[in-house]
Amino acid sequence: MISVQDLTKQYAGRLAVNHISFEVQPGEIVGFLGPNGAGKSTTMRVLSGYMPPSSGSVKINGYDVFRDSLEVRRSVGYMPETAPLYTDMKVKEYLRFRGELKGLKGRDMRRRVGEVMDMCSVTDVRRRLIGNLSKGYRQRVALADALLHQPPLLILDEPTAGLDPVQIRQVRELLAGLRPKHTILLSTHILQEVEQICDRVIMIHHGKLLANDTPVNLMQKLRALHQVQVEVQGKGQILTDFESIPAVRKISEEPKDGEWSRFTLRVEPGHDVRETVMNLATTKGWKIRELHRQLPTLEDVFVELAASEPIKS
Ligand SMILES: Nc1ncnc2c1ncn2[C@@H]1O[C@H](COP(=O)(O)OP(=O)(O)OP(=O)(O)O)[C@@H](O)[C@H]1O
Repeated sequence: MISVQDLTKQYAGRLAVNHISFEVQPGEIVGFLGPNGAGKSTTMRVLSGYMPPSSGSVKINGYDVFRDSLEVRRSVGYMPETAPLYTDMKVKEYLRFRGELKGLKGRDMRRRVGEVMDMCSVTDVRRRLIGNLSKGYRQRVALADALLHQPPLLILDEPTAGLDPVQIRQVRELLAGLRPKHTILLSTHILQEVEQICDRVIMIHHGKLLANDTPVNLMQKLRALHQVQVEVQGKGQILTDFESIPAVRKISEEPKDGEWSRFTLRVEPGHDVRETVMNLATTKGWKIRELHRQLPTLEDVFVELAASEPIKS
């Protein structure tokens, strides 16, 4: 559905997207992650046919974004980060106007406008001026617009930004419900979103591809980076004893809880020190009331990957 080969995009000599390549298969929901300024919006604009690439090739549904831009726009429902909504139009009026631009007519138009308003929960504000709507409603009008012509591919730039938790859940369920008829590429800062609905994660940083994998695989790769939390009571130099465990990379001691000392042990990749800690406690006569392995979140994964990437200005 999406094929990106060696894509670059420069703005006035500044490389915003730096030789990235990836594929998205039909029916996949792919999360596009990266810190602010990573190049997500730029990539999405190029993929939607709204901006030409500086070099490289992008094909959507077999169509080249540059040469076949009309076909690409027909295949793509694009929701930009800041949707250029006409603030002096009413919601339904706006969607009908957008529908006309997308070639909808008559009964089809009425049916589709009604459907997308329902799907995106904006029917109750259909007669209100867009300029008077909250950001959450505007986001959902923009999403309704992207869905209007039933495009096989949706490219959504932060579709849940500005929504409250209930609305976020609604949009997430809406997107999950579009599977498998639609392919979705969505950028987000909410890692939970990725873990819950995405089949795959593409991470970029400084315009470069950092990772392209399933959320589960990424977590597994980085599982090695877990830390162990211990709450222990006992005599002697507990900290020094923990430091003597070869696989322990770093220790932080947290404020004591009464008699109990609390430690977080950062462990060398691939090691699990929980048994060693238990054995140590038995030998030293300590009491342990908590010992658990904390797995990294996707955010940890991102921070770790980004840290290993040399940063160029
Ligand atoms: N129209 C533009 N002209 C010049 N530079 C731009 C333009 N748009 C974006 N940039 C720059 O390109 C880089 C990538 O920006 P982009 O908006 O694609 O990142 P992003 O990952 O979407 O960030 P955010 O999450 O903040 O939206 C940034 O350094 C940004 O300042």
